[in-house]
Amino acid sequence: QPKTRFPHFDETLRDLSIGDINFLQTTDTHGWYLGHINQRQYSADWGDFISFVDRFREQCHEQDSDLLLVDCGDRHDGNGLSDLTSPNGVYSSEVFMELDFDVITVGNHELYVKEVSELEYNTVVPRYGEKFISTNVEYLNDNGEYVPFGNSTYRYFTTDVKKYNVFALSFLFDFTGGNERIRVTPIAEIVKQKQFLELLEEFSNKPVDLVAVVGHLPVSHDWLETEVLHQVLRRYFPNIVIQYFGGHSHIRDFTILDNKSFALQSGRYCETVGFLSLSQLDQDNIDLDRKYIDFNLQSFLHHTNYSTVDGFNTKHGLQVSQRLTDISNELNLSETFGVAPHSYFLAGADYNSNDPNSLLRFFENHILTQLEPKICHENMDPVVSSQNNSRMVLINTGSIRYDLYKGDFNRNSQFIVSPFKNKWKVLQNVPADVAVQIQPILNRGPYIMSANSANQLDTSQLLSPYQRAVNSQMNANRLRYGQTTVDDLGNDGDDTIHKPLPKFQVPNVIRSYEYVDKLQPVDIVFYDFIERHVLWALQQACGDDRLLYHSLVQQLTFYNDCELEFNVGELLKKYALKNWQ
Ligand SMILES: Nc1nc2c(ncn2[C@@H]2O[C@H](COP(=O)(O)O)[C@@H](O)[C@H]2O)c(=O)[nH]1
Ligand SMILES: [Zn+2]
Ligand SMILES: [Zn+2]
Repeated sequence: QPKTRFPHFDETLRDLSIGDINFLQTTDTHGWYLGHINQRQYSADWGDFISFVDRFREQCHEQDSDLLLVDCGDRHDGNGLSDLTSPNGVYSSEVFMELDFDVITVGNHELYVKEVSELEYNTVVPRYGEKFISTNVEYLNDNGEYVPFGNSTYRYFTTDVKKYNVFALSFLFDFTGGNERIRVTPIAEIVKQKQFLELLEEFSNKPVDLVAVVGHLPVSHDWLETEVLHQVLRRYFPNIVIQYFGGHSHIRDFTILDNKSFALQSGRYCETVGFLSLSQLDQDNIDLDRKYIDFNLQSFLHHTNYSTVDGFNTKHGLQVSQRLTDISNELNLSETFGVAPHSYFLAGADYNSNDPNSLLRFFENHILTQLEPKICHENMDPVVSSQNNSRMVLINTGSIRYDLYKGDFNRNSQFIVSPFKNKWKVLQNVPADVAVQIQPILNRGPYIMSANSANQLDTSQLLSPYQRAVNSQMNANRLRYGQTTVDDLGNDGDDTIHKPLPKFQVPNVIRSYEYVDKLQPVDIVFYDFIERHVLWALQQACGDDRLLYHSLVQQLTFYNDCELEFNVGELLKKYALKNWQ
């Protein structure tokens, strides 16, 4: 994928202040190692990031300070680089592993599909050895034993420069959607387990200068799991700095848990490198700086005091950028299917006001209606029960991953917008007055996190991929749009000063409605991934009419008997080939 887009190089930047110990965090990269070709502020690729880490480490060492690198998981699902191979992640993991991390862990996206977990456990875990840890996620190995998904449940190590003793742990949020090889023990249970408390007892009696929790869970204040964990850690380490690194909710965030405990979260999709520096660890008032670095060469050169790209690039970084181009060519990611006439936004346009720039409205009105019952075997009867029925096609918005930008719509764009492969199910002949209730019931329900259960999550945190609040005071006239973060330290965390992006709530599910008339029943088509949630909503909609509910469920079947490769991504491609030439 040729690097056609460098950043503007004329943005106004804030500086980082290097401390005694410094951290760079990535999380929820979701395979975005090629860089964002449609967004110049995130146009750096993983090779550029490797050069940045090397140059920044030189700078830290020149100032007699440490640099640690952490990654908090979700390295799959969201980009053709990770999702076009089988199992997904073959190429993207190869590129990711070019960078050495000091602590790395898993996210929920390493755990949905068995083959992905096996690839991760058999290649990424051995590559990182003791640096790969999981405290509450276990993997069922080939001997039938549950072992930590990593080398261990913790890492205890000494930093290179200051010789700080670091005790690192890692936690995943209470995720219940893992495949048969995965066992996640909720934090609320782990903190009561004798084995875990003995581990804390053992290390609270060793020299520890810093406790690091590198996990895949949001750092926002209302995330109770972190509060529960922090109370226990504070009991065993009353005066030690406890630093959390979180992820999963795809936002930039920084929270203060107490005067010696902080939490950093660094966005998603290689848009952000999270930076944190801590100084005077043994004092009560810790000196710190946090910044959210835009993933581009202007930021990377600025923070490492390089004035030219040629001077900045390292040999290793250039090699990885070339490898990325080769893989992109091999996967044909630049194969174009058309030119999108304008941008469509997932959270940047208001679904509820029918904004024509809403990606979700575009899907409801033009993309989901492209789905046809695909009969793969000649002896299959068309499953659509009657040509006269109305039809609804319903999907979870968690399956729509990113905006769709004006310009070239290519093979990678398909995966960037929606990478998942699911089968289509259909509830046939649903009375129209019941069918119209399904979407509003689901949108009042809990966030759809996995196939087998709902999570009672505060959807305002998860469904708007941008920052929780915006009150940027900046003079927005000459600034460009970009992320403007408000966190516990105020609104100066972004390294690049932007004009705030609009952000709107995103519903749990969206649906098309090909309406015949109010007398005709409706065929409701939906992803098998959300089957449990749809049946739960149907039960609510049927109310006391148990007979109706059971008769409808008895007619539940596959809408097509074969997997439509990549689902709505394929429908989007079909639309582009027809309408965007
Ligand atoms: N329709 C599908 N949605 C899926 C699938 N696997 C995951 N998901 C959705 O992803 C988000 C979680 O992503 P994260 O980056 O926030 O952790 C959640 O909304 C899931 O519903 C799938 O196979 N099909
Ligand atoms: Zn994620
Ligand atoms: Zn996640």
